[in-house]
Amino acid sequence: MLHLRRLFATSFARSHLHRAFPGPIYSPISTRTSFVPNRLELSRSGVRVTPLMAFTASSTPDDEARRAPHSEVYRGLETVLGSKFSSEPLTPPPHPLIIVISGPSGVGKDAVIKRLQEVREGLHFVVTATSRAKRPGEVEGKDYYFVTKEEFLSMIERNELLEYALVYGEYKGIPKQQIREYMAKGYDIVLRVDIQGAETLRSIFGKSAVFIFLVAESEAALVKRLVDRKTETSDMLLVRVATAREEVKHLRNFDYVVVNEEGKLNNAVKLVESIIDAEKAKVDQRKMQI
Ligand SMILES: Nc1ncnc2c1ncn2[C@@H]1O[C@H](COP(=O)(O)OP(=O)(O)OP(=O)(O)O)[C@@H](O)[C@H]1O
Repeated sequence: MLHLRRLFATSFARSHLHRAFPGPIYSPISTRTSFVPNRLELSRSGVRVTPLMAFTASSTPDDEARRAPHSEVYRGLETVLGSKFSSEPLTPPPHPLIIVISGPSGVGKDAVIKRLQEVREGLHFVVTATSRAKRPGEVEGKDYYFVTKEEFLSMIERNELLEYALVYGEYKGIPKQQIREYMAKGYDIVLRVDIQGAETLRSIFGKSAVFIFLVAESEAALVKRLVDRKTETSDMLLVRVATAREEVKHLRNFDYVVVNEEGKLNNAVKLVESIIDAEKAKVDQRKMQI
């Protein structure tokens, strides 16, 4: 029955469309007859056609410009369907994402994030507060908020940090306010944390955030990067490399793994971008409130 009704409706609509579009698109042999607008309604009892004198919905200049070359076609289709085509988006805008980028020390977290910042808009990179000393070239408020240990401890006391950790004798923490402010403006949030921080964030966010694990192509490549950076004493290097060996075991807590290969920083950045794009196209979006 339903099938028959559909068949009837389709063939009726087709013949009605033919009448509504006397022009060459629906009729190869142009037989221009007078155009009588009708409203087509499908109901339980079949199809009802009622004259439609005028559409009252207003259109934007954009709509009009788009329609201009085929205005007759548009008008005809709208008439048959009984309403104006809407220019409103068919899907709601994607939710702001929280993207957590982590990985062993020296793998290139800062390098990847810095490049991502240059190539992609709509992201807010949360500036972490740290009690460690500024490295050459680092900028206050851009790379980190450099605070004293005492200042850091008062931030903890005032519950201003989403998470914090003592890493290699220095505090690092994520200020909550920044995330709230930028998510409210529709920005995706990028957080850069060490593995310990990522574990804490996973327990806070669960599946509501995207967790990306950055790795070097090999242990040797990681050590080279750390040595070349010349920011660590040999003792610190030893701790970092030994820790990195342990950290790789935490891979399973992450959603994605991105290899940051020697000399191929752009490839790693592109892959991170693809992950963000894919996440934004998900039907079932991750949602998070801080
Ligand atoms: N794909 C790459 N190829 C070559 N060198 C790289 C690559 N990615 C990063 N580097 C270099 O490796 C060094 C370590 O990178 P970076 O400081 O970004 O690591 P990190 O993960 O942020 O380290 P940490 O956690 O210790 O702060 C830097 O000197 C950086 O320029």
